[in-house]
Amino acid sequence: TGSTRPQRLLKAVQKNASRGDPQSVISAIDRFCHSSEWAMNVGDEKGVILDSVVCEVSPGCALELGTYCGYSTVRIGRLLPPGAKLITLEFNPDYAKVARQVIDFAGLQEKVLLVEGPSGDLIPKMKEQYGITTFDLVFLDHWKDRYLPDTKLLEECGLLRKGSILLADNVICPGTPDYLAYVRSSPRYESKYFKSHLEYTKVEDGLEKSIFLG
Ligand SMILES: CNc1ncnc2c1ncn2[C@@H]1O[C@H](/C=C/CNC(=O)c2cc(-c3ccc(F)cc3)cc(O)c2O)[C@H](F)[C@H]1O
Ligand SMILES: [Mg+2]
Repeated sequence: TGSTRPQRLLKAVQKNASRGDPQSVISAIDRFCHSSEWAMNVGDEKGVILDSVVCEVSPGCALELGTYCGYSTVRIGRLLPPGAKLITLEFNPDYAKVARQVIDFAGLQEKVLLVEGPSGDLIPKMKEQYGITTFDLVFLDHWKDRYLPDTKLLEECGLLRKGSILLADNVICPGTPDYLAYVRSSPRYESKYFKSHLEYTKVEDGLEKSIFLG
């Protein structure tokens, strides 16, 4: 039987990147997606916006919803301050298997904890099982109709503090209309849209950055 796209993406990393060099892993994936096969990574254009938010927040503790192949996991992980941690949630075992290898190849396994399972079940366990107090940064990039319920779950579980930052991918394409309406209308958030393009295309897309006001 043939390989899957994530497996071919991993092969491209192993072939074209240098072990322990996160930037080379990012470049190898972007080259693969530009010239070989499109894949739903946040990509290089929106990735620069993601980088700037990670650097600005300099999170001690970050959460990613939807690892997929680990592209944004590596983008975030490489910019974390010493001692900081990124927890990334992925419920597809085949994607998790590829992502672990991508994260390890980048040399970020000490900074990143990939937890396999559905966010709806794992978020309520974050405090007791992973010793989390609150998240300084949350990157949302999983099923688009789960952004809003999971944001409410994070609030209910006391995992956000005054100043926690939510950064959401794909708020235009494929779109997350209910999430966008919520963070833009709720008095508990200060929201800002960063216009960009859908990864590896000229289609409009963007990131929404929302500060939780407590
Ligand atoms: C629901 N709870 C979950 N818990 C853990 N892992 C999860 C959960 N839900 C999904 N996952 C995991 O998170 C990932 C899901 C990513 C979904 N992303 C997209 O659909 C997505 C789509 C496009 C896109 C745009 C235009 C077009 F023409 C075609 C596609 C662009 C993008 O940047 C995207 O991020 C993974 F696959 C799934 O197992
Ligand atoms: Mg996305």
